[in-house]
Amino acid sequence: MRTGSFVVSQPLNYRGGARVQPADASGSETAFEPATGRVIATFSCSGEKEVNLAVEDAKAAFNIWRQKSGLERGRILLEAARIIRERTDEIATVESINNGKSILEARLDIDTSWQCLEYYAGLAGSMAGEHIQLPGGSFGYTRREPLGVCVGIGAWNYPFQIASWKSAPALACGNAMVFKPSPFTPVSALLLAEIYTEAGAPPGLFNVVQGGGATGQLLCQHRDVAKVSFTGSVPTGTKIMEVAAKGIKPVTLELGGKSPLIIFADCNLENAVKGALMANFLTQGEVCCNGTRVFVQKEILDKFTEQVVQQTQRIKIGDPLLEGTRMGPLINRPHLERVLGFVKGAKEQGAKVLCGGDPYVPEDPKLKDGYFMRPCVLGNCRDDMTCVKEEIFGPVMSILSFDTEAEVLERANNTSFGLAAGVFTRDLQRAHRVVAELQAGVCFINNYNVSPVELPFGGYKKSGFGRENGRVTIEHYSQLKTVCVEMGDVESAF
Ligand SMILES: NC(=O)c1ccc[n+]([C@@H]2O[C@H](COP(=O)([O-])OP(=O)(O)OC[C@H]3O[C@@H](n4cnc5c(N)ncnc54)[C@H](O)[C@@H]3O)[C@@H](O)[C@H]2O)c1
Ligand SMILES: O=CCc1c[nH]cn1
Repeated sequence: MRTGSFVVSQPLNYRGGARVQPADASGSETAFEPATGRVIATFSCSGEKEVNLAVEDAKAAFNIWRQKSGLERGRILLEAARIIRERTDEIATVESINNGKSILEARLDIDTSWQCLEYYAGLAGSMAGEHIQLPGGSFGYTRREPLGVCVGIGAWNYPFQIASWKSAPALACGNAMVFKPSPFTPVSALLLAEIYTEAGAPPGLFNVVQGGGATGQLLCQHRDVAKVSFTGSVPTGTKIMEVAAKGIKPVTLELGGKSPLIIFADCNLENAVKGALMANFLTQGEVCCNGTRVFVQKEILDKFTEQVVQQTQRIKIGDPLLEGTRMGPLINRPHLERVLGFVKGAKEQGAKVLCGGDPYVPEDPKLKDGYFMRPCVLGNCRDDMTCVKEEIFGPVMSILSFDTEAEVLERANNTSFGLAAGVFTRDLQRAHRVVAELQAGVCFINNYNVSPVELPFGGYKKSGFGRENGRVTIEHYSQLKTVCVEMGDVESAF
């Protein structure tokens, strides 16, 4: 597959173990290849009838799946992980074409996807309750049981990985899933659906419906849906929580952020500079946990800034499928314009553009209509600037300076978001003291934006709640049943 040639002609819904055209539709959507601006798929948004059919199929599969032992479920997840691993290049290529991220990064996304399936395959067999002794030989025990049909709703920045991070723990716990990808990136979730079927999952265990907000809402309000796990923006998360509240459904919300990265003067400067680039420029800066507010201690501000700018200017922008490319196009034209608008606003508010922040047209003529921009570093930033307060979701780093630990902590926490945070220092005590005070669900010490699947991921404050990955996620996809066993006679109060 090469840039400029990929087109999807097969149906993009998946139900009952096969690709299907939706039974009904409310409007249609178009997906693009961001590198060229070409249309790669036009598809119908699923209506109520299709959503009902997908949930029905998931219910039927749930009744088979929930009766299997954890070990049996784990075996199928392991087989799916093996297939994903074997097909990494092919899946990463599709992801890179539809999202725009570099092939190097897309491969890493696919790695953390099969690793997630492997991880929960391993945990599936160890899901257990406890035994509690009671007076007179009576006892109680708890059972950890699945919830039923879970809905997963994804954002466009990590399409395959989000579908994997939601489905792996859900299926490991014995649930079935209906997944709705973002309409911007509808393609790769189908590959995951086919792989689950090939691995031996019962038909209907993992289904895909396509569409935008209206389809998502139909899923969230469906009476037979037991849980919603959502990845996306705060405004949409708010709507989903409102709908779920009406049905008393648990939700996992993985929302946006405006995370701080704190660089102390005693850091290893080379690592801190690398960390700042990792915190800002992966996937064209379209990463929820990015450390976009880079606080640098005054003593090293000039040296740090100079090196960050130098390295940012070296980032190779271009065709995402070429091995040497490190930054591809943004997801679509309106988003590119929105991000460029933030840079313009930052200049108007007194920030200094130290590099980038403008549209980029690669030499290759087939990329002339792609949504490229040069990664941007902003200096002279203040906490009250829009670029420092709002999530930009693009390759724009804001550098701020600070004097003391107490001051930077207060400023770092002065946000309604709380997804991630980072600190670079050689002082171990300070590192742990600082992260203990940071109001963020994921903290990095002397690194940034690494996501091992063994570690829980999720936010504080408006960045959401619930967690993905790690052991704890088992609790978010299961419920606890208490069984009380009487070994004597009933002592009646009547
Ligand atoms: N915390 C995380 O793990 C994480 C990961 C990736 C992205 N994000 C966040 O996602 C945002 C970018 O993604 P986006 O633009 O796709 O977000 P978005 O909120 O616009 O859309 C996300 C998904 O929700 C669906 N949707 C929209 N309205 C809905 C409704 N009323 N009911 C149900 N579903 C609805 C969309 O079709 C899409 O599939 C950023 O804020 C980013 O920080 C968070
Ligand atoms: O975009 C935020 C980080 C992430 C990656 N995959 C799921 N969430």
